[in-house]
Amino acid sequence: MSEPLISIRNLCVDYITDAGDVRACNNVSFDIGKGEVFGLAGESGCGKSTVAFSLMRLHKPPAYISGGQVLFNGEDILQYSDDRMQTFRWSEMSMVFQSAMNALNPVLTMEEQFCDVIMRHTNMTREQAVKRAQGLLEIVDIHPSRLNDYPHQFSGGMRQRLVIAIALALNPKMIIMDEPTTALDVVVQREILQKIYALKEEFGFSILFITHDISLMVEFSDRIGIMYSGELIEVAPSKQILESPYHPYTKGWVVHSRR
Ligand SMILES: Nc1ncnc2c1ncn2[C@@H]1O[C@H](COP(=O)(O)OP(=O)(O)OP(=O)(O)O)[C@@H](O)[C@H]1O
Repeated sequence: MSEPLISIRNLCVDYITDAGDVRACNNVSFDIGKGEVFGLAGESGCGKSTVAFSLMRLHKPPAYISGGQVLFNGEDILQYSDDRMQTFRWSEMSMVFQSAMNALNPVLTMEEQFCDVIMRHTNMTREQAVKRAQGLLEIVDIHPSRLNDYPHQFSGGMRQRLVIAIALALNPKMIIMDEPTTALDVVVQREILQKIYALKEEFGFSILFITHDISLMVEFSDRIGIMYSGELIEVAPSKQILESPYHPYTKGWVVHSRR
């Protein structure tokens, strides 16, 4: 692994329920290197999304972070004020969720949505922000003239590329991708992931990648961490996870996921 960009140390996240607190993420520790793609895998409900949202501090009640550190370039972002966190989000670390439609505002043109993110976080004028937005569309292979369109005027694959372009808008050092292509058909999924990978090579950001698709995960991740019941039980280079998993659960997961 390259020099770490982010170091998660003993992260604990609980959900408050009527039946008591449920620990969804238990003492999870791992690093993601600069420019590395780190895959987080495991069966449904094991805590992957809880980890992803907690790293951005976008977890919502009843979830709360009950312990640990998230060191980003050496600073614990769990200690940041809400204001500092607002600046941190999108400019240092951004996120692409499963449902692109939910991430986009249906009543605003794409130009409004790009300018909102760019102008809120930078000193750019409207004109400069529009230029930047046009450049971002080109990066994800969408014609810049389409900035005037509304989300429903794009196909599902294009919408997901728009969300990726917004995630790239402020040149973040890390992007969290939680099932970024799950709603799309297989060919489009692979195309989009190839595009993301090429962008990562060009811009050098790191990726936390979550997907249920083991072949995509192995193909695109440098290392994979396997979660089971809120704990991270194994971390290894992707090829090793596939060919010689260490933990019995990982062995079972590999066999099951490949069926
Ligand atoms: N709103 C909630 N209230 C109570 N417990 C919750 C809530 N959301 C999640 N949990 C608990 O946290 C655990 C982890 O959920 P999480 O969504 O992080 O899993 P996941 O691995 O991302 O699942 P999936 O692959 O299905 O998205 C769940 O098993 C559940 O016990």
